[in-house]
Amino acid sequence: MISVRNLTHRYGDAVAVDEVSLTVDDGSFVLLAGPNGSGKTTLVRQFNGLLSPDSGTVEVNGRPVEEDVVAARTAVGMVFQDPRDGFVASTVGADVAFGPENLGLDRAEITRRVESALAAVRMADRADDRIEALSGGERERVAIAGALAMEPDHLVLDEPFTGLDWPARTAVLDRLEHLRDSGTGIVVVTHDLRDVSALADRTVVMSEGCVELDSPAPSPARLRELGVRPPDSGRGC
Ligand SMILES: Nc1ncnc2c1ncn2[C@@H]1O[C@H](COP(=O)(O)OP(=O)(O)OP(=O)(O)O)[C@@H](O)[C@H]1O
Repeated sequence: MISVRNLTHRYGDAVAVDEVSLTVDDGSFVLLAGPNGSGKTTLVRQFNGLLSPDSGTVEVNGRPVEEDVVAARTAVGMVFQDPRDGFVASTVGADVAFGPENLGLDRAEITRRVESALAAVRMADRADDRIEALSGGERERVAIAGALAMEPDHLVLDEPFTGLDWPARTAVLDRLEHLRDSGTGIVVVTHDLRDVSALADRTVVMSEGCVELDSPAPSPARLRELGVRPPDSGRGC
């Protein structure tokens, strides 16, 4: 479980996250939405110690993140949009294998994880491709595969679908659903609730650094009020 209590984060004098409390249970799927600048990324970056709160606490599996950042980073996998600088190897397979290798797993387990993660992002036949030759969406898929291969207790994806084509998006959503069903806590930060909301146990909406809504089935009217496009609002063009 990820447990956030009264968390405040400031950049200089500006309050980006304001006294937020939130829990993400094992095996739950939380959508985190809200307008630009509402504090979503600042909040989720605290889940594995990428940012530290000015006040308040974050615990992962009952342990404060600041006590053991390595444990928090193993327990909470994160994928951010536009992962251009996040690659450590020159080929797809080597990059996805890097994390599991650092966990000290045996070769057969590493191979299993890499193959399974690449299949989940529809890149099973691309292990030998050079990352520098991939498109933006393909790089995003490799970043997602890298997080999946770690098999973390929780997975946080910040705008993961922006560059993904429909088959890749569907495949990733299928994997997320399967992971959720097998006990992984999932947080998806998104502006686009359309096909993700069917999987979500809760939708949390932030506004100006605060949690304004936390509901299993938010009404379209309330979502619109908070600046979030409801999932059933049609194509809008
Ligand atoms: N590194 C930074 N330095 C100063 N201010 C920052 C920094 N990062 C974010 N902010 C500010 O903090 C607030 C929250 O930003 P954050 O990125 O968490 O919002 P968000 O909800 O994830 O936005 P978006 O939907 O646009 O990604 C914004 O006002 C933003 O300008």
